[in-house]
Amino acid sequence: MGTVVEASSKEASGSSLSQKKPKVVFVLGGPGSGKGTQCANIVEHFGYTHLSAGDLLRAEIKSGSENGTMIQNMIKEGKIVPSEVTIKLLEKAILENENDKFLIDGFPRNEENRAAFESVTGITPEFVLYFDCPQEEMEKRLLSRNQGREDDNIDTIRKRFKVFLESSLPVIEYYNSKEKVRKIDAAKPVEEVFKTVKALFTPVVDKAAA
Ligand SMILES: Nc1ncnc2c1ncn2[C@@H]1O[C@H](COP(=O)(O)OP(=O)(O)OP(=O)(O)O)[C@@H](O)[C@H]1O
Ligand SMILES: Nc1ccn([C@@H]2O[C@H](COP(=O)(O)O)[C@@H](O)[C@H]2O)c(=O)n1
Ligand SMILES: [Mg+2]
Repeated sequence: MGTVVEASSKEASGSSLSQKKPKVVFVLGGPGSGKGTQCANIVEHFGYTHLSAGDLLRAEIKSGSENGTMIQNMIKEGKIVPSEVTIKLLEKAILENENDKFLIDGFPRNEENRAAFESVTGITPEFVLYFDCPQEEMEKRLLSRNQGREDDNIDTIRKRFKVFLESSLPVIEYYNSKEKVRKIDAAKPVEEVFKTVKALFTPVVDKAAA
């Protein structure tokens, strides 16, 4: 009689995502570079679903989850929440959505995020959108965002910039070495930035017909 090996629950959840085989674009850039703003435009024109890791973490705090206080403290300090927590939220959001193409905004934020996501989900991104913006411009935008975010104060903003330079830029460099990065000048006005973004999402056949 052959041996039956039962899949562990981790393998089972991994396999449901690998069965789904979603198309994923990572959207990266410093705090205030305009990731969320441009994702909203991409959703409207190209039918992607936007998943912001920061928004999922903020929703987790509001839901009263057992991780809520830990997440809130990390966000206030501009620190990166352990990958396990963020990846579970992303996996759940992908599986609950019928769409098969996702913009994952603000993730992976460090090497741990990147490696854990690839090994847990088996997903590698189609490409990585990188919104490149000078720090002074990002600071100005964040200080006038007025969305009531607890991390939009000058002390936390400076900590977030430091984390971006030390932990997130190396992830962009990693994907650049794989020729996956599409770097965009994000210092321009919203409409101009979107013109460049649009060209990246428009299939070559459509461009030829235009
Ligand atoms: N190209 C732009 N020019 C001027 N202002 C912009 C531009 N893009 C976005 N903004 C404004 O800057 C602020 C930050 O934008 P947004 O929330 O999209 O950034 P983000 O990269 O998602 O930031 P975070 O990482 O903090 O979530 C918002 O108030 C938005 O309206
Ligand atoms: N992969 C991530 C993404 C975000 N965070 C935490 O959330 C804060 C806000 O993120 P935004 O993308 O909305 O700016 C961020 O500063 C981190 O504290 C995270 O831990 N991991
Ligand atoms: Mg955002």
